[in-house]
Amino acid sequence: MDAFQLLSRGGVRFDKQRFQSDVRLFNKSNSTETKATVSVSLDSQLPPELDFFKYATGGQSKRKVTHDESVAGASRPADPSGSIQKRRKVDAEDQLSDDGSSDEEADGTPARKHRVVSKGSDIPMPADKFEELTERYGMAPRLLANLREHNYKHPTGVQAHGIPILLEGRDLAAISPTGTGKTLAYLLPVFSSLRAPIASLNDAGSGVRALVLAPTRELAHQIHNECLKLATGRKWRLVLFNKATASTLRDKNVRDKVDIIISTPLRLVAAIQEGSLELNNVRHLILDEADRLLDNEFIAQVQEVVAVCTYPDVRKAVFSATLPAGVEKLAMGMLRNPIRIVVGLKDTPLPLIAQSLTYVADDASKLPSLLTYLAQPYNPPLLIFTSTQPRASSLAEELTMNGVPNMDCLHAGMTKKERDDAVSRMRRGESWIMVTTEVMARGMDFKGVREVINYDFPTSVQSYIHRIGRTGRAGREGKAVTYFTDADAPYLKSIANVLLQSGSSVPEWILKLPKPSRLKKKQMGRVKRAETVNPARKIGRRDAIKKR
Ligand SMILES: Nc1ncnc2c1ncn2[C@@H]1O[C@H](COP(=O)(O)OP(=O)(O)OP(=O)(O)O)[C@@H](O)[C@H]1O
Repeated sequence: MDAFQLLSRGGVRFDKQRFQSDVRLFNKSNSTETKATVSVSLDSQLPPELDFFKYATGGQSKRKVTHDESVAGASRPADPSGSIQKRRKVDAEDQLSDDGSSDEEADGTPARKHRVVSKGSDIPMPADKFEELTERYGMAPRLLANLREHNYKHPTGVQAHGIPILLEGRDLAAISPTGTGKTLAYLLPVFSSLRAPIASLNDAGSGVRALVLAPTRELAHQIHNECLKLATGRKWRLVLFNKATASTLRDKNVRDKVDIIISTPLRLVAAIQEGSLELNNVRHLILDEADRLLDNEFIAQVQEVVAVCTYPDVRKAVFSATLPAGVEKLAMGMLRNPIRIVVGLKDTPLPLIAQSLTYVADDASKLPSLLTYLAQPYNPPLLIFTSTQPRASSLAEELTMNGVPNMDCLHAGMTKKERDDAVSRMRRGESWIMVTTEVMARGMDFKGVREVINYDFPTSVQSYIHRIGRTGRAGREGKAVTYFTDADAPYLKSIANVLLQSGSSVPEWILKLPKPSRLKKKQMGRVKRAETVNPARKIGRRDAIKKR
């Protein structure tokens, strides 16, 4: 036990983070090795609109809470319908959380706190205000002005903790729920560390200086748009890597002056292999949606990209709302002396999203259920997830034929133009409903999405968390409905646990279902389904497509 633990045993709490330089001095005298530290912070400066973790008010219990206790009404009452809500079982790391401070501010408003657990050596102090970044790290006033202009007034949790870590030149693994501002958490330090556009330095440049990888074209596009916000007023060369820009960058004089590239892995690897792109000057490498980028589909390409980022001091960071243990190990292996931060509760959606499970018996019953739902007043815009491209198209056709207005469809089988147009219509608020596939599940930030419907059961807990995370973003409330059939029943318990952890209610019978085995979990959502959502319909499809 270290001296600080001993000192704090009588109820006194020693703030290691605040006095970290003293802690370092003390530790040095004990040992020459740098010890890993775990620190937990409950931010108290956030305005209500950024308080994504209102549920954390008052802190999390250090005990595991049993069903009985929660039903008895300790924290949340049992639903009269027989549903159960409970607080999340806390894991070992989470237990280090609370500081025991009061639930309310002096003026009676709820305390604005959320929980961040940081792990690693020499963890920098979080920055509660963007202005602090200018004082502490000399961040350009222009960046500060751009933040203000785009209404980024206060850092979110992942930003307050993550930005100083990156500005101190450390590698980072950041896990923070969907819609909590991870994009700005990595873009701001990248811009700040690069200082100025290479073109403005009258420097011939020696190649791309920062690279952001994302799993889908749409997400890369969105990240590029976020870059443009920070770039306002300066001539940064920001490249969204696609067919056209790849061709422009074949000219070495042009690509030498590029500041930041945002890309999906596949296209980038093609350019590297062709010899039309070098990444040996990349100083900042970011993997957004890291667990997806490190899964079987992308891992080889990502490893190839990482291998050619040979700048001696390249800084790497991985970000996601979910990072399963196996993938986390892989990610950590890529990083050098990293700091890991977890905002909120790992692999848990925001409690701002009211989640529910709806029994629909079999596949054929889903469409009537959805049509009945859409016949009632609902809150547009609404995203509907299906498991495959043909099913997305088929459902879109069915909805059109049933007169559902302002309906759109987006999946990876569509042309680039069709996909771009669908995203634009959604952003302009012209689409009330978008039927889609997993391609829209990660990262996409359509601010107003009020509801998500999982028409087809998700293929994993992570997929569920990302899909429903398209709503309830940036402090707004949202709703998520998941249809399940008899065939989905064996996997229900895994999703039900996620609902429970984030405070939504679950019917008691679901909790009594057996826990699926690891092998079984891998089959989740992969039940055989027809290509069309209404196999009975043969006529009228062509008309529906035309109409759409
Ligand atoms: N400091 C801030 N103040 C106000 N709004 C912010 C702030 N940071 C980010 N936002 C807004 O929050 C929304 C969500 O941000 P972002 O898309 O970066 O979330 P994310 O954590 O990356 O989500 P996901 O896990 O789904 O990718 C965006 O609309 C963004 O503009």
